[in-house]
Amino acid sequence: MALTIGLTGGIASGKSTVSNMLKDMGIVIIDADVIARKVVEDGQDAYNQIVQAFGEDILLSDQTIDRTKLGSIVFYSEEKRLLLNSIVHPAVRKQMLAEKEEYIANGTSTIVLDIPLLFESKLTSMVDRTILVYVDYETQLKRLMDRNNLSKQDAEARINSQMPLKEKIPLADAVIYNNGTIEETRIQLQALSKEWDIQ
Ligand SMILES: Nc1ncnc2c1ncn2[C@@H]1O[C@H](COP(=O)(O)OP(=O)(O)OP(=O)(O)O)[C@@H](O)[C@H]1O
Repeated sequence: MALTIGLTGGIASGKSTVSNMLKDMGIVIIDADVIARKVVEDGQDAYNQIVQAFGEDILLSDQTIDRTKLGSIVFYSEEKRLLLNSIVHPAVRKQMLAEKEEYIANGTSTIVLDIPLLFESKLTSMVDRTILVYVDYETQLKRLMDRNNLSKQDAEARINSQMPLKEKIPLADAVIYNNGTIEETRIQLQALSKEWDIQ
């Protein structure tokens, strides 16, 4: 029986760091962000639906979707945002499930679905178990400011626009506390891998 795990976190919580550790262990990762870009490529169903809904004005000269333009349209209009999500989200879910099924059919024992909005988008039914990569607020703020070269105010605004990480703790089957060193995080992941037989 294959084990499917949903990996999530918050902005700059260390999800990619943990995801890379899993990759190094040879675990298959299906990345929702990568798939979200793939499903809006020219020729895909979602691409055609977006062009139909938003018009050809959102295309660049090479016919690819102008993500910056589309981003600013949906940033200012909730209605447009919901419309875009109603096209993109089902396409992402469908593609993730298809890839998951393919790995299972090929005999892969553990598949990790890396999904930033796992809890917010209520996608937990796609996986058997969930892992949250957690950091406390002050550490998250500092790492985000350092990584993205942001002011304290801008970093706080980004963190505060998300569901508080603390609220995700009771929703997760396992929590990796990433406040300490990378090594301390790796040790927690190794312990969990043993417990859950991640291989
Ligand atoms: N334990 C740690 N100690 C020190 N720095 C860390 C640790 N974990 C992660 N970092 C650093 O903090 C930043 C955020 O980590 P990472 O990119 O893994 O987070 P993320 O959750 O994937 O972020 P996002 O979803 O915003 O892309 C990175 O610059 C990373 O190198």
